[in-house]
Amino acid sequence: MGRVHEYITGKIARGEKLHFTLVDPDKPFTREGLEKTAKLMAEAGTDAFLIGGSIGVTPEEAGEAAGVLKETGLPVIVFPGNINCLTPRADAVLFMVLMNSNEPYYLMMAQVAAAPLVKKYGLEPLPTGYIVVYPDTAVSHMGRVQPIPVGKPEVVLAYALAGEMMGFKYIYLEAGSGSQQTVPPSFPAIVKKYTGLVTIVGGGIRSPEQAREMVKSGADVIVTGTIVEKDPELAVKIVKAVKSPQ
Ligand SMILES: CC(C)=CCC/C(C)=C/CC/C(C)=C/CC/C(C)=C/COP(=O)(O)OP(=O)(O)O
Ligand SMILES: O=P(O)(O)OC[C@@H](O)CO
Ligand SMILES: [Mg+2]
Repeated sequence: MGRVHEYITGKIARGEKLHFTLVDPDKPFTREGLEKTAKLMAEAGTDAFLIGGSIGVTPEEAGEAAGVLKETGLPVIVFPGNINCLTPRADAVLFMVLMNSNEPYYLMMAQVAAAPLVKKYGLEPLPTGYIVVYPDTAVSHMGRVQPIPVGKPEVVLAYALAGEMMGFKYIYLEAGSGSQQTVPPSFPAIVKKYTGLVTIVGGGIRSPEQAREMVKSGADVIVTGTIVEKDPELAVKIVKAVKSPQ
C-alpha cells in the first residue's frame, strides 16, 4: 500500500487515535481563512485533512482547497461525494463504495468513472466501505441510503465483514454531516472487535465527550467538519480529546 496508508496504519500500530479535519470546498472560503483554520487544526494535532462534499464542489475548488491544506505538511485525502471532487493536488482518495445504497451508481459506476482519473492524477486509493446510518442528511439523500437499524450492531458488522472479505482496508461509519446524533458507539465497538478494518467514525460529533466516547468504543479515526466551521476552538478541544482520551 502507499504512503498515506502507511502513515495512518503506522500511527494506529503505535497506539494512536487519529483525527481528520473535513473541509467542504463548496462552502465559500478565502485562502487566508482556510490557511488560518488549517494552521489551527494542524497545531492542535489533527492528523490529516479530508476534502469533499455531497453537492456542488468543482474540481477547481477542490484543487484550491487541497493546495492550501497541503501547506501544513499533513496528508490531504479526497472524500468524494462524486468524481467532481477529485483533484491531482491531493495525496490520496477514500476510494469508497456506499455499501448501503440502493443506487447502482454509488455501488459500482462512480468507482468505474473515478478509477481512470485516480490513476491519471496519481492519487493513492484507500479502499473504503462507506456506511451511512441515518436518513435526513445531504449524503443520505444523494446516496439513496437504506438506513441501518440503530439497535442492530450485528447488521453493521455484516457490512463490515463483507467489506473486509472484498479487500477493503477502511470502514467509514457515517451519521451524516450535521447530523443531530452520532453513530451508536456499539457500531465501532463491534466492528473493531471482529474485523481488522481501520474504523473511521464521523457525523454529528460536536463535543470532546462524544469524541472520547467514540474512541473508547473502538474508533481509530474521528472526523469532524461542521464544528470546525462553526466553532474552531471547540474543534481544537475535540482533537485534544481524541489524542489523549484520558
Ligand atoms: C470513488 C469515488 C470517486 C466516488 C465514490 C462516490 C460515493 C460512493 C459517494 C457516496 C455518496 C456521497 C454523496 C458521499 C458524500 C460524502 C461527503 C463528502 C460528505 C461531506 O458532507 P456533506 O454531505 O457535503 O455535508 P454538508 O451537508 O454539511 O455540506
Ligand atoms: O460535519 P460533521 O457533522 O462533523 O460530519 C463529518 C463527516 O463525517 C461528514 O461526512
Ligand atoms: Mg457539503
